[in-house]
Amino acid sequence: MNVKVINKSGHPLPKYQTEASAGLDLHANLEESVILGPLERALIPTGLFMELPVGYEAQVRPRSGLAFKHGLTVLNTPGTIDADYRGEVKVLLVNLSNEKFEIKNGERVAQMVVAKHEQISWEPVEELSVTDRGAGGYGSTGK
Ligand SMILES: O=c1ccn([C@H]2C[C@H](O)[C@@H](COP(=O)(O)OP(=O)(O)OP(=O)(O)O)O2)c(=O)[nH]1
Ligand SMILES: [Mg+2]
Repeated sequence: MNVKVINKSGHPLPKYQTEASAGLDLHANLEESVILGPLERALIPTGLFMELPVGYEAQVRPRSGLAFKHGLTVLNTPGTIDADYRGEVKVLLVNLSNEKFEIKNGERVAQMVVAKHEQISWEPVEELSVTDRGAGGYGSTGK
């Protein structure tokens, strides 16, 4: 599937790092490094503007390596990029470690997965169908 894109960053377009990867790694597009102290957050620009086909969204997700090694994650994960969004794709990073982390220009800070989605129409009713689960949740089936 083709996705229209304008790349205003100084970096290559995000790519799949292996043949069957789901996520395209997003590069930070920064004039200077951003330092995130413990529990600090920042909106990191990518320099990308895109036009997803209607019926698709893009999800911005953390990279597990950065999360594991440095406690760096995407605060609103999965971030949602709507098909009608024409602004710059940005990544909302947060440092959940107790050490500062330097985000450098060009670094692959997150990944983006493009996914199909539905739009629903509501059907207001008085009752819902009966199921075994009923209202059980939050551990109702035990460990
Ligand atoms: O991680 C993200 C999340 C969102 N966006 C952009 C694309 C998305 O289409 C738009 C709005 O995102 P969202 O609906 O999550 O934010 P909101 O707080 O509900 O803002 P709005 O009122 O503009 O919808 O912001 C990003 O670039 N990165
Ligand atoms: Mg919104």
